[in-house]
Amino acid sequence: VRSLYRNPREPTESRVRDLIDRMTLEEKIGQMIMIAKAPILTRPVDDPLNCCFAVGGVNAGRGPRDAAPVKEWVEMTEGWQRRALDSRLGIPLMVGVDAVHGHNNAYGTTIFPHNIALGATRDDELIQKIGAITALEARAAGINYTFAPCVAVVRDVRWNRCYESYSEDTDTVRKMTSIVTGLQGRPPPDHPRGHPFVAGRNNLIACAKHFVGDGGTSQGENEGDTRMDYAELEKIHMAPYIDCISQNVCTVMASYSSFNGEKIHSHKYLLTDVLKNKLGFKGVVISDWRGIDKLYQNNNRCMVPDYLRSALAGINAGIDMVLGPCDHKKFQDDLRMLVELGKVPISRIDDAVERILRVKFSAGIFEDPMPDRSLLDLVGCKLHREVARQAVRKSLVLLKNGKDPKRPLLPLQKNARKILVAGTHADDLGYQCGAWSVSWAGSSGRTTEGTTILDAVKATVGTETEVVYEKYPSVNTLSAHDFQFAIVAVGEPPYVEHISSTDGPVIPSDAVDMIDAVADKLPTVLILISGRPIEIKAELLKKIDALVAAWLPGTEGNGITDVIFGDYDFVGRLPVTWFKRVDQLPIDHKDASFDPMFTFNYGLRYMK
Ligand SMILES: OC[C@@H]1[C@@H](O)[C@H](O)[C@@H](O)c2nc(-c3ccccc3)cn21
Repeated sequence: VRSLYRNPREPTESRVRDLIDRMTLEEKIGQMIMIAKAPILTRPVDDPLNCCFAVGGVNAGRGPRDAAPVKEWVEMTEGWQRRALDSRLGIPLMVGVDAVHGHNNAYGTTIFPHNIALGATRDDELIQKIGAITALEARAAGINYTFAPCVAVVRDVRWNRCYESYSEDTDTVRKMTSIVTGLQGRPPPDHPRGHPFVAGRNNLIACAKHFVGDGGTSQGENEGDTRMDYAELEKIHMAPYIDCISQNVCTVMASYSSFNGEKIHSHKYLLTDVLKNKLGFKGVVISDWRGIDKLYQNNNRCMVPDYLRSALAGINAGIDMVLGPCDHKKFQDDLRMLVELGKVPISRIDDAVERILRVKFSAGIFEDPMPDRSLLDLVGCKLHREVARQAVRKSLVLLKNGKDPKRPLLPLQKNARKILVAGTHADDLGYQCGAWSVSWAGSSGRTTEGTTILDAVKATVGTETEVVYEKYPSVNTLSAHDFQFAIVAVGEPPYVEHISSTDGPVIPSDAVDMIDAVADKLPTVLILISGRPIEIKAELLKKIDALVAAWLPGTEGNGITDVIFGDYDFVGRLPVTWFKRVDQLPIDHKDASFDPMFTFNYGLRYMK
């Protein structure tokens, strides 16, 4: 006879109770771990402990190899699930990935604009659609869990993860949490409050992150300290989590950062008293990558985590699932010892495992653990790319159009005789996607399938139009007299987390000189490809004829030409204040000295 927990017609809570009563302490602790894929690829299949597969999940990271197409991910994830199902209780794995703007870690998928661009659209229905498409392209790979959405409220654009935030404005971020019901599907109205929900095999387990205050650290320091009184933390940074919980988000990821000097990963008041008890969150609190390891570590060279202290602090504070412990065997042994010594109550372990099983049963992965190959045709398909192209169009913000507003430069003529396209970001797919695109840190070049701005210009203009492209136009090129206008695209190289390859939110100096030279000669529209507002000197702003903030648009660069050549109007509005000078940061409209270049919500249109 089939065990009760295997019967999908039984209520979720009964299935949880039945299964947890069958589990040993080691199996319970195993469920609390989401390992990196690496140990699996190295550990022999006949591993006597088979511990890899009595774990709760696997972080699929960048897949079987760098830039692998989704069909290569399938055999990888299928293999993992098969081994998990072979374990004593056959509990399927949560297979997680950072699908934060599409299923961005695989090759050939649809890569959407990053969150800051989506914030500029203010379009919650579009974002929901993006969530649904992301879910399809990730499920095709056998992924059932994404570490998204990031609902940070960025308060200092020097934060290296600024582009992962929808806005500096809490209400705008709250509106964009609609992506949760895109990713997970819409719960029935009677679904119990705060309980996890996933509609079915075309949806993902989502993860609201990073709880709480990741975007509010002083000086925008990544993994820094958020210093304010609790009421402000709640009003500015916690509000979006209430919207995620009311949409039945399955998991919440703890932030590496601290609140008034206390690390969130061991902050019992925030993780348990507030998130679980006061806000009624019944899903899983997952650590960030090695977030537990980072709590306490022996000071010798390599990061040797002191799990007896770290696990004690983190698990007792309310962390339910540990993402990527650097030594998951040691973690298991040490946590088991802490339980046997009574330092970590078994009730805490049971609460964590109940939450994990609740998510897994609600997500239907006991019934549908395997990848669905029928979804492979949808990956990067035209329909998905059209939605991404629409998102690009709606994310663009027009900041200037015409030295004299009565003589606007945009929309550009498609049948111009000869146009100049210039700049480091005009023909660089990697740059326009930013980080979290095929690779973690992103890179320059043709990193996946997509359309650069130059590709799009060539596809948009008339057959008689001559398009001249030079990253840095030569004096000779600029001496020609028959260019009608120039399209210049510059901005920031990709950057991620603590790896910052820019010298702050500025236009690189060699680009400034080039823009200067071009604008001296030609009517010029400057397109900024950046993860945040970047400093534009006043005299440079005066010299150019039009200015467009395009953020990090992703693979569908034709969304940009759709608008600058007039097929569509601009609708985007700034999701963050555009400062004048870096020394003004952090810029705050409440300050008497507030003197931005463009305010939050600013954005011009063609049609009055
Ligand atoms: O990829 C999983 C999570 C992601 O979801 C979080 O938003 C992010 O803070 C994060 N940093 C790392 C990470 C950091 C340093 C080295 C290796 C990995 C891993 N992760």
